[in-house]
Amino acid sequence: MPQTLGNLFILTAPSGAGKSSLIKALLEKHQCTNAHNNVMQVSVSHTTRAPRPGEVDGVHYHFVDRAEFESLIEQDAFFEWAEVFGNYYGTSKIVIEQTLRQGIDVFLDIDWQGARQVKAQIPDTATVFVAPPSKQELQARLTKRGQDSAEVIEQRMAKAVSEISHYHEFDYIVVNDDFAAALAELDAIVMTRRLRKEKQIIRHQQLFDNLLGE
Ligand SMILES: Nc1ncnc2c1ncn2[C@@H]1O[C@H](COP(=O)(O)OP(=O)(O)OP(=O)(O)O)[C@@H](O)[C@H]1O
Ligand SMILES: Nc1nc2c(ncn2[C@@H]2O[C@H](COP(=O)(O)O)[C@@H](O)[C@H]2O)c(=O)[nH]1
Repeated sequence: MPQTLGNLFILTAPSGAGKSSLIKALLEKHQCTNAHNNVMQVSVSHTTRAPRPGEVDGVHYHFVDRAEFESLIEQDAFFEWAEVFGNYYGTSKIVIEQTLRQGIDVFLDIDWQGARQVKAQIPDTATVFVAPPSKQELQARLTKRGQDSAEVIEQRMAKAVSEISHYHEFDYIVVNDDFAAALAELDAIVMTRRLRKEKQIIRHQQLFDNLLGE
């Protein structure tokens, strides 16, 4: 792999635990929300789920119908995909490859099935499981978010235990109780990963120059 490859990070959690809030806050902290400081990006997935109020096509998701999603599966366009809560969700292969090749770190907010598929393809991916402090708090967050019907919230709570049962498959666990503390832990994970690669390149630059030289 070229030395300029970006790092790939996955955040997985039961719905409502706070993974998208954490990724958004991390990008804001590192001022990566504009094109001028593009060292970290969140991947925009495709989904067949209906947009929530305020969600914008191409920003929060690429919203497609089932026929279009299935056609993209046929074309092998997805790096990973899964059916979650009765809808398809998937990560574009070409976008991830191009972004990583530009040296940009990429964050995937995906479920455990997708995390497993990505880890099998890129073992160096840093996978983070975000746990809620309790089931009661998880339900309270989904309700307070106010974007899903009571029926959808019930469905997501029913699936939460199954998602949580995969926690041990992940490299890191962050409990999102106090938001600032969870963000600091995630930041430490990300910075350690970035530093590790940069440090290795710097430390071994002379060796690689020699190995790759005429
Ligand atoms: N530490 C926290 N304390 C209190 N509320 C929080 C905390 N973290 C996130 N929230 C709130 O919980 C709600 C759910 O968060 P968020 O949408 O980020 O979850 P998610 O894991 O990305 O969910 P989904 O998988 O459904 O997209 C939001 O309203 C968010 O503001
Ligand atoms: N395997 C994948 N899972 C994904 C992807 N994009 C989102 N998700 C997961 O789906 C649920 C529900 O998301 P929501 O936006 O409807 O609340 C959540 O766990 C996401 O992490 C994807 O591309 N692949």
